Amino acid sequence: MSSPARPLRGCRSSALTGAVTVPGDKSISHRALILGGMALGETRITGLLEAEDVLNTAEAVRAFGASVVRQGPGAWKVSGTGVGGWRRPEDVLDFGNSGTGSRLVMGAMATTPVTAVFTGDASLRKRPMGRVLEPLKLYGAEYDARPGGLMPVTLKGAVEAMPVEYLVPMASAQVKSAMLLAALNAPGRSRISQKTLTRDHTEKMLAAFGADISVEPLPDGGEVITVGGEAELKAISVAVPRDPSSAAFAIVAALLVPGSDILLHDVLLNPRRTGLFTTLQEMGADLVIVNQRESGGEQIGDIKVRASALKGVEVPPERVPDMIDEFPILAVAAAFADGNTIMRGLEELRVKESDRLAAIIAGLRANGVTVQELEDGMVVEGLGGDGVPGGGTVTTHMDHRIAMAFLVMGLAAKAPVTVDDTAMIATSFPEFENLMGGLGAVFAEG
Ligand SMILES: O=C(O)C1=C[C@@H](OP(=O)(O)O)[C@@H](O)[C@H](O)C1
Ligand SMILES: C=C(OP(=O)(O)O)C(=O)O
Repeated sequence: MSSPARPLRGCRSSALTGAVTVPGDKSISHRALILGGMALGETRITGLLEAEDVLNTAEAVRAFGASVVRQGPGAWKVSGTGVGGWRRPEDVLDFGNSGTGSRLVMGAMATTPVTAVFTGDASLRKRPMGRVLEPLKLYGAEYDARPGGLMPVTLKGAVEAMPVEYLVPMASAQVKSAMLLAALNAPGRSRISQKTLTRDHTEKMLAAFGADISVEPLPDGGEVITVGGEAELKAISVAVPRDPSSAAFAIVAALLVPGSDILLHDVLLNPRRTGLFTTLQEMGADLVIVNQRESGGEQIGDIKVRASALKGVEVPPERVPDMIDEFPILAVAAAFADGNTIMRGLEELRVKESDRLAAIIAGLRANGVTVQELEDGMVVEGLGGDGVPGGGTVTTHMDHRIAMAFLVMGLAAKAPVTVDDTAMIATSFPEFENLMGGLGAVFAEG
């Protein structure tokens, strides 16, 4: 069920200051619940992101027969069934707005002989599921979907699963992860390759849960991941680091609002997730990473940000997967920079919660920013010292990142920026308004 539309305006704010801790990482939260549900024993999770996308995954893992219990804020206990122990859910699984939750769970069940029906909200029902369902057939799974591989989808897990060799044809961690999770209950060893490296949280967490997994580089820059099947996963404790994709909004807000000076604690710094930070530094951002350390197999650190004059840059296309969810907020930063920012290799943005490329371009134009649309990207003509006029209304198309990015634009634009619906922000960052307000950001209803 979609919530009623909730418009909001981002308004010119004075200096943002203070220290904040953004919520837990969404990608790691999904994976901790799913692997916990497939492991034997009690997996203890702290810092879990309690946002709609992740809560839908928790519900699905429960529907397959695991016990998933909230013990306190961010503290969850999952008692899994063991690999191959998932049972048929009693009802349709509704993943809401979440591509990651739905696609990873499809992989996790695909080699167990159970049937499940997957659906989602109006945005998720437009997103391509064939990219996961077709390769899962190689394991012996079968499916039925609406034309175009759209949800609702009925997936029948393989009765006699077989191991697979598969090259993921697009830069997608979701497709890779679905194939890795399916390998766990197939006999023998499956080999999943990717040409472009994407976030590796599934690989890291599989190793931590005791799976037999190895990763080898390929000469062309890709890699091949081998997973031993009929696996036994052992429950572990997972401390979820803070989400860099959520931190991105506070960081760019602080860069754009004059006089700002903020600190973010315990942010995940996995190199497959930090492309935005590198790009902002190249644009001249005063963004410094301090107190870098390891936590639960992932790099984390604190980030200090001060308002900065930015200049336009060209983002190397090979960096795109390392910042795939950050293009809405990078485009906003680029609008305030001096000179053009060129972004290419963004095809995957067309199949996110919205056609993000189109939504970003429309939002920028509605607020007085000139942007050229390319087949695979865009060129944002930064206004630098002249400032961004603002004053426009942005259509979010059920996309949380479009909503948050343009609210941030309003904090530094000459006139407020209206976002037509902010309800979707709850899918990934329910504390957004409060947390940003605590730093000094001004939002106004409607
Ligand atoms: O694996 C994941 O957790 C994610 C992978 C990315 O999607 P794709 O695999 O479609 O690129 C990203 O956009 C999404 O927010 C989270
Ligand atoms: C693309 C995203 O998520 P998902 O694919 O899980 O819906 C996102 O959070 O930006």
